[in-house]
Amino acid sequence: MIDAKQLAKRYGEKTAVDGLDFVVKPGTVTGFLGPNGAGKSTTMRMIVGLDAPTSGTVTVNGRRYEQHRAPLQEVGTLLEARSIHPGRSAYQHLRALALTHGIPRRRVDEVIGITGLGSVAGKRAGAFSLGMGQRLGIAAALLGDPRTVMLDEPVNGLDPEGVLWIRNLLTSLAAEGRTVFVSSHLMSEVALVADHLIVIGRGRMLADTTVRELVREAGGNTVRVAAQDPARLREVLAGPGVEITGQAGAEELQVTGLSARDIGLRAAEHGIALFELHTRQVSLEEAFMELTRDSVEYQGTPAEALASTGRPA
Ligand SMILES: Nc1ncnc2c1ncn2[C@@H]1O[C@H](COP(=O)(O)OP(=O)(O)OP(=O)(O)O)[C@@H](O)[C@H]1O
Repeated sequence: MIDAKQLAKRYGEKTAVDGLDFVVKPGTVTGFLGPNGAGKSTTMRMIVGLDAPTSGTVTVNGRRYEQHRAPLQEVGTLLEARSIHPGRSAYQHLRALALTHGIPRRRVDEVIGITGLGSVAGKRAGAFSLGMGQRLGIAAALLGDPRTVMLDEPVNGLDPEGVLWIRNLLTSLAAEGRTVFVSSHLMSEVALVADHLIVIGRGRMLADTTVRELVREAGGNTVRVAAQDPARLREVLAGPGVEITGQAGAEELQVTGLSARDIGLRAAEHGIALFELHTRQVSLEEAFMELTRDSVEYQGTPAEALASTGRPA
């Protein structure tokens, strides 16, 4: 469990994290989302005591990180900047880490097995591909068999097989009852694995929610329906929670709050002929962009502005 209360971090004039309150619960995967520069890494560094909060507090499994006698057994982390000696083998790296933290040698073999590094464990870590390096970082995070696992952008740069592997690993860690906290700036990636979402922008909380709720708040799925008698169809479909838009005189209506099935059935009941019935799913990426629109630090130049002037607007 991770518990942040009014957590804040300033670097001189810059407020990186601005009064965050959140709880990350055990037994589920919680995604930590936000555009570049939102404050995710800073928050994660404060969770494990690599940065001191300017104000507020954050605890892991009930205590501040530095108050734990065996922190590696409490929280395993993969942070973006890895510090693996390039000349050491994966095995030597994990063994050294285990030795300095009172972790038995057999656990080194176990995490090498879990992360599928068996065939390369004797090779220099400096020669590792990005994917193998990520696996080694995760092996180190799991070394202390921690109750809480926190990974910063774990799938960055991984091939589809690596992404799938991490997804399955995170799900199984959560199923074992661990707290799993994983950051990303890609909604589509996190939505596949996370049950819960914490979304921040410019250091502030934007949403503490579930994927399903986020879609609902983004307006839910819209059904496009074309009917012979759209005015009559409007009357038939109207009700609480139903929103219908469409140009006057046009055959086509956009409906939220009813499924395509409901619309088809009601139209049939009232003898209204339909020409088209199409559900448009809310894209999670769109919902995320809508949520974070005002919090993006580095806005790109719209392509059309470049095209019309030949130079950045
Ligand atoms: N040591 C530092 N000194 C000054 N500013 C910093 C420092 N670390 C982070 N920042 C600033 O704080 C803000 C939050 O940065 P942070 O790296 O936590 O964001 P992030 O959400 O992890 O972004 P990304 O997805 O790009 O990794 C950024 O504007 C960043 O420039």
